[in-house]
Amino acid sequence: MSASAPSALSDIEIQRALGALPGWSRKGDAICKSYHFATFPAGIAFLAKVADVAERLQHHPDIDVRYTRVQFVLSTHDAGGVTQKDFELAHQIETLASA
Ligand SMILES: C[C@H](O)[C@H](O)[C@H]1CNC2=NC(N)=NC(=O)C2=N1
Repeated sequence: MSASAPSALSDIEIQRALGALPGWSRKGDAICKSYHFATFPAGIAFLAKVADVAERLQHHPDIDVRYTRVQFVLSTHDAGGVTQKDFELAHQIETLASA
């Protein structure tokens, strides 16, 4: 674990924070959401915007693309679980999705 890594949140803290993120759910040591798009290029354009945000935050999602479905799985590898950084990124992804 690097010195700057935030500590993993508890189950209760994760559940509470998920309450503010419709469509996001817990998946083991991560949180995730799938977004659906009308076309494959639309999904790729969205994930490129997410990549920019991730690079700015220096916090990077696992991304799974299946045609028009793009799934983001967020966890903090350094902390071995879900941290505030994952929720920060999830909120930014939601902001992009609603833009
Ligand atoms: C030094 C740098 O900030 C770290 O290696 C970052 C990079 N991006 C990361 N992304 C994610 N999802 N988890 C991490 O622990 C992580 N660590």
